[in-house]
Amino acid sequence: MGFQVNLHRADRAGPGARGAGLGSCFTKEAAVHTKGDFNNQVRTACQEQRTGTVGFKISKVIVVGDLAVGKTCLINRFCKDTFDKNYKATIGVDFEMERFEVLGVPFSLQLWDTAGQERFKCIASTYYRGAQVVIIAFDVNDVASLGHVRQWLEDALKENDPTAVQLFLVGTKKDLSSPAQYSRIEEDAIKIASEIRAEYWAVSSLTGENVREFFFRVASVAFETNVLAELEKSGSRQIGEVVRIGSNPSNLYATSKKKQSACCQ
Ligand SMILES: Nc1nc2c(ncn2[C@@H]2O[C@H](COP(=O)(O)OP(=O)(O)OP(=O)(O)O)[C@@H](O)[C@H]2O)c(=O)[nH]1
Repeated sequence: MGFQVNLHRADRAGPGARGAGLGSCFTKEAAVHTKGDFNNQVRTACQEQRTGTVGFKISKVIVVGDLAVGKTCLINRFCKDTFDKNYKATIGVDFEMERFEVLGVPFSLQLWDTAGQERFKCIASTYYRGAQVVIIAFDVNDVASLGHVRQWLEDALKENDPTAVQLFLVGTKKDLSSPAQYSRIEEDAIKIASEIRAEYWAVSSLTGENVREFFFRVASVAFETNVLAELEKSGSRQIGEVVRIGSNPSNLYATSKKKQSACCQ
């Protein structure tokens, strides 16, 4: 699809603002990042090694949504490249750590898989706090799960600063949907994403469609936001310069390598 690879996903280490303008990126095509479009300040800061503590921090990402919508499978497809067709409810939470290298800077995401089942929700919700990114998953074949998105959002934001959280709405199990069925639910999903100012993605953990691209996007958005925050803190932002985080999705750039052997610089 022609995106350049400059963000590496490092080997896994173990088991493991809402952006000011986010919300306008609803299609996969619109979300593809190219190196040249990456925020200039961020690129320069990376080149000049002025990214402060970003390289040492771990960004927390929580994945929430109804039971059995495919949260665990989504994380496992990305982190382990596996897919289990048998359903095993998540009890409480689980997490995976993913290390990346973005424009030469190390960057880590901690991906928290949370329970969708009501009886385990109270345990899971105690782990929502401190999330930089909230991913709300719904099943594109289950309209009720899309209907519950706002409730999941509310629950996640109770524990976090709503102005600082980056939000993604992810439709899962796309492989089970016919194009006609999918386009019907997509329309509603895009509308909801727009209202809650989330980026919308549709994926299949069975086939792997869009899974990698999606997490690269998450990594790039989180990374860019952190570098900009670091620059702001250190006062290196030029006075009067307008910086829009993610309002133009093509300004963001992230790619990665799945495995060390697939490295392409
Ligand atoms: N066909 C298909 N099935 C999927 C996909 N993703 C998940 N599933 C199936 O859906 C069921 C539930 O998946 P999980 O990932 O365990 O769901 P979950 O959201 O983590 O569930 P809880 O832990 O209870 O919240 C399993 O049987 C999976 O095999 C997908 O992309 N395509």
